[in-house]
Amino acid sequence: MGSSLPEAFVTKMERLLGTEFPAFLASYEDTRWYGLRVNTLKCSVPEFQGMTSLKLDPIPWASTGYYYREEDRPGKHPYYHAGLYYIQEPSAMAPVELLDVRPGERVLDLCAAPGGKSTQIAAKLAGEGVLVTNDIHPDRVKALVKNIELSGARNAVILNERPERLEEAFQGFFDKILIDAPCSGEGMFRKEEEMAKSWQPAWVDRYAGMQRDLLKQGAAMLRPGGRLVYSTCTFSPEENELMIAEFLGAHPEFQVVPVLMRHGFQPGNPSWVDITEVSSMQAAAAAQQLQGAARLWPHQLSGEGHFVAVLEHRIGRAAPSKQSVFPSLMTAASGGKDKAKSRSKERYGWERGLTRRQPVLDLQPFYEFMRQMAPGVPVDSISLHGEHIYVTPQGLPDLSGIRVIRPGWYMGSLKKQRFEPAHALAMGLRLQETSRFISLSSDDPAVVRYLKGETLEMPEERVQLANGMEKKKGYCLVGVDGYPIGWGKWLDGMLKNDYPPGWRWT
Ligand SMILES: C[S@@+](CC[C@H](N)C(=O)[O-])C[C@H]1O[C@@H](n2cnc3c(N)ncnc32)[C@H](O)[C@@H]1O
Repeated sequence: MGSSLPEAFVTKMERLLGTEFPAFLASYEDTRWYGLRVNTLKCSVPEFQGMTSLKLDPIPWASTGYYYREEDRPGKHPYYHAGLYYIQEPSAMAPVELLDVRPGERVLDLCAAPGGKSTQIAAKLAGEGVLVTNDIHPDRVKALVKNIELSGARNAVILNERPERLEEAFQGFFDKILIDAPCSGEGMFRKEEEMAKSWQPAWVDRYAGMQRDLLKQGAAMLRPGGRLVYSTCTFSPEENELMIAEFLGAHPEFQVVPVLMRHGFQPGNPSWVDITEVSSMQAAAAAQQLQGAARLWPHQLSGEGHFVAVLEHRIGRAAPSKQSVFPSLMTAASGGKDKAKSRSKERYGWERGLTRRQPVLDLQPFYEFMRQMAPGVPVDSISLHGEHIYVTPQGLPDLSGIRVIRPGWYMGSLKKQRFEPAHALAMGLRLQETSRFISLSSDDPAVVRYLKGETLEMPEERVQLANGMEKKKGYCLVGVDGYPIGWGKWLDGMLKNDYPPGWRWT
């Protein structure tokens, strides 16, 4: 595809790369790389390797990442629908590896849709701490919601907000922040030829303006001593080295944490920062730190083009104050029947951020469902949005006025005194946690029929019971090789399908 690259782009790259340019250009004739990341929220890497027939080769810079062969089409396997892996371009796995997320941390993914890096962060948090994942575009947030739900993350809050509004709510709050910035996308031309066709030189300056704001806003939300990773999938120095030099000039309290240059990673290039363009002398001085940022070049490694800078705040570690999210809606105890009864008629207060009064709801059907179907799963921190019930992560600030799409793990909704479990609840559970389930084998044709939304004949002996459950009739968690794929309702030898229409196998 080298010949279909935009002329202005080719000229610019030739000027930047000099003697390396021919190798760079030749890489456009190579085939692209395909990667997937094992979702360790659901299964360990050895467990997955033991189950899959995919031919996998490790991606050297991603602990759970693997190259797969295009013809194997892992997106067309029931395990994909069970959320056992996420299909992700190999270079795109580097930023979260470098963010160094630890369980229990508070992490923000500021520009998150469709959620590749957010699901990677969720896996690294291993269910402890909180992931706040945001994207400004309402349509792209839909894909983010789907991917977070598929991943089974229980501790993610999904927002659709402008970063300047988040800045007010989350001053100094996060341990780690990822800014995977919107960019001119030059590194993706081999993967998405359409991007090459629509690219224009003016994009570089347009995106640079956005990136400048995002870095400033991200920095304000990081706690002292915290880490911020800035990444793009573009080559232009204006969006990469120059952006970081300017940021360091304006924020001397930050420094670049040098990335270990291995696996073909190359250092950032300070000489591409034209000191006549940066706004201050400090920025010109800071440019020297840019050798610590990493360039992933398609002619130097098996992946597409990326830039990653790891920035750390250098001043002490004061913990920000902790408050709860939606304090007016929090309920405290897990679902014992009596406690549930006494709470269930409570009138919930005015929920800030919503436009209508919270209706009086009897929560008992929800607590009863969880007590019977998933008795070991804590539901001690719930919030209500209308009839919708969520289990929320602890310790978030008040999110009044913020556009919250998911304040936590979506449990389901109350309709006419009945609880209807959400698909997100199914995907966040383990089959072993539930009291009534059907486990199908991945080579059973019933799996694809289930994923297509069909009602299935299902003999009674296929319904398995646990935790003292005696009734076979009712909601069942349906699994493939032991991993949930959704709900069904069993009655008299038939399994009524609850797989959501928008998720169906096509
Ligand atoms: C490179 S993509 C993110 C890819 C994502 N991190 C992943 O791994 O799947 C950049 C995203 O930034 C979003 N975006 C653009 N401007 C934004 C802004 N000002 N605040 C937050 N998100 C923004 C876009 O909608 C887009 O989804």
